[in-house]
Amino acid sequence: MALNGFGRLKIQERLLSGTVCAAFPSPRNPPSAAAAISPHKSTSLSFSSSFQFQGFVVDRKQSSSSVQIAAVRHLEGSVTKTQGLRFAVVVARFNEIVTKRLLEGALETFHKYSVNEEDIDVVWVPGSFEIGVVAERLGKSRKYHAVLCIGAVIRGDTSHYDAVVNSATSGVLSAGLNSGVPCIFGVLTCDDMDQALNRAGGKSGNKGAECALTAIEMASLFEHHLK
Ligand SMILES: Nc1c(NC[C@H](O)[C@H](O)[C@H](O)CO)[nH]c(=O)[nH]c1=O
Ligand SMILES: CC(=O)[C@@H](O)COP(=O)(O)O
Repeated sequence: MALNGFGRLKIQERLLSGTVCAAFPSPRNPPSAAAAISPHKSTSLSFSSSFQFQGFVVDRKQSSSSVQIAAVRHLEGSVTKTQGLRFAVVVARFNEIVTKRLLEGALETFHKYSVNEEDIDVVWVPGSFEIGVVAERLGKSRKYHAVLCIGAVIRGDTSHYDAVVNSATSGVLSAGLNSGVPCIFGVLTCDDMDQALNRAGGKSGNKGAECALTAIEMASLFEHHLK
């Protein structure tokens, strides 16, 4: 007998091993339809009529001696299935000596993973504070599968750094949540220029390249599994 619905419960003629599994009836069905299944002995499940499990419908068929839960599904994006995926890249011009290197790293990664150049739009904004509103507009346009946000905020003498970092962070987060399109946070937040350059193609790698790969995976996850 097979249980259809959100999952598939195959009744097998063998002992169940592993953790206890219990099938609970929905409130509308008598508790007698529930069956706690022990991992150490076969369990007879007898269904006298069709009834609704929590999210499951059990067909009216003969019962059997044991139950096996189907395997858990794992969903994740693929970085090798990029055909047709479209990306927007929002780049802050402030600290351009850093952000242009981050952009270069991102574009190289898109190329390396076979994203077509015609499927990439780069949008320049004055500073990281402006990234969020543009990212949300791009997400809501439904033209892109992911939006990569690139900036470099470098601490100065005042608390302005905190204002810009907090605004950029919450702006990118809100853009993704409000648009439903993955918005990837590729904004460096550094104490000095050396830290920033080290993360824009220096000894600490290129955060732009890393975030482009994240953008590809998230775009693939949404396109191939979460539609
Ligand atoms: N100091 C940095 C800024 N400041 C500019 C702001 O982002 C914003 O453009 C301005 O406040 C007008 O709204 N931006 C950066 O990206 N990085 C910085 O270090
Ligand atoms: C992150 C900033 O806004 C910063 O560059 C501004 O420098 P300062 O705090 O010295 O005005």
